[in-house]
Amino acid sequence: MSSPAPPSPDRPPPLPQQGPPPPDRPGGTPALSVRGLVRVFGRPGDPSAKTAVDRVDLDVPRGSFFGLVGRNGAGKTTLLSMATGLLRPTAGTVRVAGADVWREPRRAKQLMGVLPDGVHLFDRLTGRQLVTYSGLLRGMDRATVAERTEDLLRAMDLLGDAGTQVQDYSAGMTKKIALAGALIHAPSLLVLDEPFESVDPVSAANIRAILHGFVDGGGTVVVSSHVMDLVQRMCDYVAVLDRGRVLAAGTVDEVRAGASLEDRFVDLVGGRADGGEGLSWLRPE
Ligand SMILES: Nc1ncnc2c1ncn2[C@@H]1O[C@H](COP(=O)(O)OP(=O)(O)OP(=O)(O)O)[C@@H](O)[C@H]1O
Repeated sequence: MSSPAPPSPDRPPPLPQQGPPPPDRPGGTPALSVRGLVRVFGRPGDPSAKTAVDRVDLDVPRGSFFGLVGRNGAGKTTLLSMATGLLRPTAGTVRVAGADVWREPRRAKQLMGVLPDGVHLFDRLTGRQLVTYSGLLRGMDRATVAERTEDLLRAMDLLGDAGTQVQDYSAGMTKKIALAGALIHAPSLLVLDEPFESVDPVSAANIRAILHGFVDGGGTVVVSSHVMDLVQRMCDYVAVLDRGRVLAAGTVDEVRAGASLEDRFVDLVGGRADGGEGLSWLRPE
């Protein structure tokens, strides 16, 4: 679906979307449902084994903008990798709109668009080729792929660099082209690991507007982030992950309970570090 509307930083061209299912606030089949999810790195029982995700249950309501927050090493990437079928769980189940990601991967993956952490792309391709390739891999017809590719390049402000190989893109441009590839088949669920990392503020605002438009059209977005302020402003649901466990989950207002999400987060995960008091030697002469 191409757009006649002129692009602007606040309102970029609408992206291809599926027929708009009404936002299905709690009660219906969740867009993403995780039960008893565990991932152990190393041999279970081995003292050096690491439980990165520890018996996580989580429901992401359809039509929600869901933030997953946690400290470095909390288990966000591991959780999202399992949720999207990129990493096999040690135990537990993941369902996308009811489809089991590991038992019905084709059905589940057709519903999902994924921006993994530290994306590994076919970076000898140009940006335009990469997005085109993403659509063709999804079995879409060439004409639709060509039309949507141009829409997405425009929406990501990458038309001018569409002929450049992705290996020559900056980190932020790489994020944006990977996001374009994740959107081309008009998924109903988008799972984005740190989508704003390395992205400049104008592009970030543009991407946020695209994602809000996607949610307004009935899609569901899950993003991981360290930036509490951003999650508080952007998301309507949030889960706080720490040491592989969910410490709190619900609407952003429920979780922050009258405080800022950042203060609540720091309370939940156990307070601030000593602010460098152990680094008394770190004093310029
Ligand atoms: N392949 C792996 N082998 C061994 N341990 C791993 C592996 N991947 C992740 N881990 C460990 O699992 C834990 C969770 O890592 P993960 O990358 O999921 O955290 P994260 O919340 O995404 O962190 P960050 O915000 O820093 O990206 C960490 O202790 C990490 O060292």
